[in-house]
Amino acid sequence: MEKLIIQGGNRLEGRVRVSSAKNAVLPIIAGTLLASTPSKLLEIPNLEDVGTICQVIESLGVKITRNKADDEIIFDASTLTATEAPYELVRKMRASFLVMGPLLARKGEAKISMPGGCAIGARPIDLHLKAFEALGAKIEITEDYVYAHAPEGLKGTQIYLDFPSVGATENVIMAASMAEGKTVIENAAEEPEIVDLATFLNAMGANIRGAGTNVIRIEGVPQLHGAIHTVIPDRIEAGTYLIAAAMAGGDVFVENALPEHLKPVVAKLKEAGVTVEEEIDGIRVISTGKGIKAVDIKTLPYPGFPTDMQAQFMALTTIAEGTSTVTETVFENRFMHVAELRKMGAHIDIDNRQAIVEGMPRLHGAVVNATDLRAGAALVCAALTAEGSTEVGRLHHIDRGYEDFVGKLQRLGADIVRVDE
Ligand SMILES: CC(=O)N[C@H]1[C@@H](OP(=O)(O)OP(=O)(O)OC[C@H]2O[C@@H](n3ccc(=O)[nH]c3=O)[C@H](O)[C@@H]2O)O[C@H](CO)[C@@H](O)[C@@H]1O
Ligand SMILES: C=C(OP(=O)(O)O)C(=O)O
Repeated sequence: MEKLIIQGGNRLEGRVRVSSAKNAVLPIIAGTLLASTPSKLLEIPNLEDVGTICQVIESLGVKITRNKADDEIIFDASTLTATEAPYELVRKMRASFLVMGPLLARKGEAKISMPGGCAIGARPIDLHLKAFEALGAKIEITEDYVYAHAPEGLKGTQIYLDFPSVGATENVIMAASMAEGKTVIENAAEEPEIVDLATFLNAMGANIRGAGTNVIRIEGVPQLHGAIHTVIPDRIEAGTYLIAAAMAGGDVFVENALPEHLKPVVAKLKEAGVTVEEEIDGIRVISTGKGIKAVDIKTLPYPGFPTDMQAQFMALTTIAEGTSTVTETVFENRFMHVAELRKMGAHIDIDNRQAIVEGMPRLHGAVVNATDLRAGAALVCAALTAEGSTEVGRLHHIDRGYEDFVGKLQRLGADIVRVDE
């Protein structure tokens, strides 16, 4: 079992380049299933989740060709044969469920294992299924899998999502791209990753308008062809480095970060008294790591404060002057990091969906575990500034979503190593 050992107290200095967004590349790779000719994706991040989605679509018959550096991949879905996604892979990563929309659109059926619940909440798929039914698919659910079929093909329709679910919006966009006629998605998710998916699908010949707003209009087309696409920078990875530098103290330029995707995070950092400068090619953060002011945050769908930054921001509030509140409205159980941060001395109480954080001058090192991806990132941010040494275990969570996390932090001057126990 591997773990990270972090000696707190080093200032962070220099430049760190943000990789392409995990949450954009996953639906886009699922989207390559729709094309009858090859697609090429550039600047693919080296992440566990990318490996998993590639295995899923390879198991469906897609041919994958990687360049030497493994950051450009050609996906040839002309050989798409199977319509059943294996349990072992769907269980590993919920985003595997995003192959259902493309499979339904292209093959008229899909059988996918039930993506189980996970640490951060129950995460049902009812909104996806309701929308597929509205598009004319028949759904059969057993304990183990969901089977959707549309032998007559999908038909465009008006869909109102009860919640602006990111995954449901993506799945419906992909299914509707090749449905007959026009689909309107109301109360759609507005995340930048949705816009990136729509940009890719439009380059493949789809007709999608309104992505990035809460009403998306899709005119179905009979066929899509492959396209070349570079995925957007990862706003959550960028935000994590902003917090790391704000907590540890330092002067860090987060290269390739897009300020317009990070408005709530930047606004809250400024409210906390951290100097943040937005530039064309990235965001600079300057901090002494001291005198951070308490701030309240509440997670919301985009353009609100991202739930995927909640854990890292909570870590920041543990060393702020005063009391902060952190309210999680997107997932019902996304406070798993609280118990771990408490091991490092943090004073946090939980009242239902709100955490009340009593800031203190300094955390201390401890032996902790990443309970989910962003919890792991939050613990690393906390460890960088804590007194003494911290060991972070269960690194498979962090590996899902941070490319070269240790190397990037080391190059900024952090005292962090990965060791095999
Ligand atoms: C791979 C990917 O892009 N993951 C992101 C995506 O996850 P994901 O697409 O799973 O998140 P959703 O936006 O769908 O989920 C938001 C909320 O809606 C609920 N819900 C969702 C679908 C459904 O059918 N029924 C239902 O009740 C979920 O349980 C959750 O409470 O958006 C989340 C919210 O920004 C992020 O935290 C994840 O990092
Ligand atoms: C929750 C996350 O991802 P996923 O939806 O893939 O679990 C995340 O990226 O923080």
